[in-house]
Amino acid sequence: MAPDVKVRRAFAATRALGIPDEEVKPILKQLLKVYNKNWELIEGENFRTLIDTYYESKEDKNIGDGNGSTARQDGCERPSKRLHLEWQENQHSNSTKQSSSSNFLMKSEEMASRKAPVSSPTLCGNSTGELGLGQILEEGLPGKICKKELGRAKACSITTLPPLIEPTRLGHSGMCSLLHAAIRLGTWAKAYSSKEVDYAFDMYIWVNERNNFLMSASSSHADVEDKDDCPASNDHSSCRGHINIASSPLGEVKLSLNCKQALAQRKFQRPKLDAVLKFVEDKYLRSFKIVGSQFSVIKLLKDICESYLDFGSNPFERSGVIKSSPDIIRNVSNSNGITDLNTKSQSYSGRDSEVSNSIASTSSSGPTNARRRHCNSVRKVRFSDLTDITKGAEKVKISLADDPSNGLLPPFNYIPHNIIYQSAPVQISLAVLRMRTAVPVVWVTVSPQNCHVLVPVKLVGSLPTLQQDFVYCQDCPIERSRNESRPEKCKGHLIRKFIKECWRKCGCDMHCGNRVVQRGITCKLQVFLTEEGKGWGVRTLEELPKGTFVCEYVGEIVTNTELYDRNMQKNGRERHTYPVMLDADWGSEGHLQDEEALCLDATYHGNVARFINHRCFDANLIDIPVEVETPDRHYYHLAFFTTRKVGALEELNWDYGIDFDDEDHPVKAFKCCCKSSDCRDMKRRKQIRSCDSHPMTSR
Ligand SMILES: C[S@@+](CC[C@H](N)C(=O)[O-])C[C@H]1O[C@@H](n2cnc3c(N)ncnc32)[C@H](O)[C@@H]1O
Repeated sequence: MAPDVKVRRAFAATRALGIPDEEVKPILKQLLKVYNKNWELIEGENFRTLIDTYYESKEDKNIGDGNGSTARQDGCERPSKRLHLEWQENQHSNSTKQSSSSNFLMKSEEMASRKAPVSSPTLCGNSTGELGLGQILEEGLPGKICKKELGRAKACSITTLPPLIEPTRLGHSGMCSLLHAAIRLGTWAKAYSSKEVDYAFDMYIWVNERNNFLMSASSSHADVEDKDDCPASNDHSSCRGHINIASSPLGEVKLSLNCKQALAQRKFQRPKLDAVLKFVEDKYLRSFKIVGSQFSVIKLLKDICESYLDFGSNPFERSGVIKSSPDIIRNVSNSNGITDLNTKSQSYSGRDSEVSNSIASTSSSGPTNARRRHCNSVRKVRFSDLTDITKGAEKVKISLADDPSNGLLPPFNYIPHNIIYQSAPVQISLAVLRMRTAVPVVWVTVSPQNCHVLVPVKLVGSLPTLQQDFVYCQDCPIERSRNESRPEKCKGHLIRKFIKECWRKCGCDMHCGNRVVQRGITCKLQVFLTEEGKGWGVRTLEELPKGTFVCEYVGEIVTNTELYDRNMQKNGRERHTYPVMLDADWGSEGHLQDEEALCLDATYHGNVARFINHRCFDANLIDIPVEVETPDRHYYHLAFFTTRKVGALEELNWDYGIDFDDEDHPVKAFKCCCKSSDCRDMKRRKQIRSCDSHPMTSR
């Protein structure tokens, strides 16, 4: 196709979203330059990259202008980027979905024309009477609700719509868009004679045996009473301010947000839900520095629902302690005694679709008998039962070994991605990466039987020899934190090879072969109690070829100074984990600012890696720095790869790089029980003993 036709198509796609051509033009030019005129990367998914980049540049500009808020009140003006894209995703992913969505549109229009009372707010279309898909989807009504009209409406009454999405059986991957959809459709406005307007959404989550979600939004509670008490129909419910959370014996959790007081103000104009969510996400990212685009309000709400379910069904959870329970693992162990978490999945698929259908057929009048009947077939399960210490945070479950001698896991919060504690200046900005091109590592599949095991070619041959040489800072942050006025000489940092993975601005998607670490854990791992006195450890439940990516070391990103302060406060006694210095690039800097010297601390927030023990010599894992979002290398991901073939049930370990001689280190070294032939601590102790017993050195 000729380039000018492509340009015209690009404009048509963006114009449909109300974006003027002159604003798109420079963005398009820039993208063509970055992508070397590769139109495929720009026009894919109906010009998703272009639209994405446009809104990002807008947001950047807003921030630059000191106009950081992205939640705009101009509900009628800006179409929702994310909703638009979700709609596109649905369209592209599956033709059945497409037809059901079209169905939805028809139904919505039909419903509105049938039910909308005379006093309903004006529905605004554009001058030609056409309505944008995003608008229709977001409002749950065939058109935009003019803010002016809504603001003026004395007794507007927007008829609530039945849930028209068809919830499907979902794995974790498909969940987000459905959650969006559900919330979108479950949003309503209802006016009372008291002129108060209620906005709320309901989301129902059914949790089945495999921790899959079945979701539906429902307008069944649209007729919220003008009081703050809990609905009597629920078996368990609690009200806190304007949040109402309820669960039923059917395993569903309902979360309602009720904003009556705020909305009683006469000036209130209904904002776009999508814009509000975006605003809150941005606010949290900025205020609390939760790293990564993975944070979303939807996830937060989902987490509240899950935790509610957990707290109600697992008393140990309340104290923040996860306790090993023998019966869980028995449930999922196969005859080899190796946990096979997938064996049960098949038997539930039939039921799932039954449930999905029932949800789809639910009417707006609340949980119907049909839904009840079908929900009874879904077992109410605890979310964080001991088949999975991640509580669903990872794509795979990570079990706790079934051992009667097991005690309590130390209390910690499982997180699948790093989070910033306080001061670490990690800037994950697309702008920084806009012009950056990834140098892809070539990943190869090790064997057809292990098609999920991808090994970076670069590392296959050289893994064991990576950790050889040291680099020395001219002015070492560690030494500075120990004694700022008279820092000692740097004791050296290992020279590491970095892996650079593709990221959003590379123009590829998550299926790209150069996105392995960021896709998360795929191996079957288990936490178990070691016999050598090392406490908990991690083992693999399947054989892992050499070079397999196992997991990332995830924790709180703290500055070296923050870590030092933390350790001083704790006096080293209460620690369970050994923090990791992100020092792979320190030696290349003449002077590193204190706040640039970063570490990962998994003591309070971490992933499974916090249970991997140390081994002084010939460890079966190696930690490799991985650059994903930030090119400056002060912050990077630390990923574990196998250094050799690791057998099923073998404990995983890595060399923490501890200097057992370093008495002044803020984190006190432990007495090493790694039992490797070249245990550094053992050697040191032997030396001390021999010195002590030597007539010339003993006192
Ligand atoms: C990252 S945690 C590993 C998980 C830990 N075993 C637990 O039970 O939570 C590090 C701590 O485990 C213990 N540890 C790890 N490797 C060890 C080893 N080789 N010998 C003795 N203790 C070890 C030490 O107490 C260390 O501070």
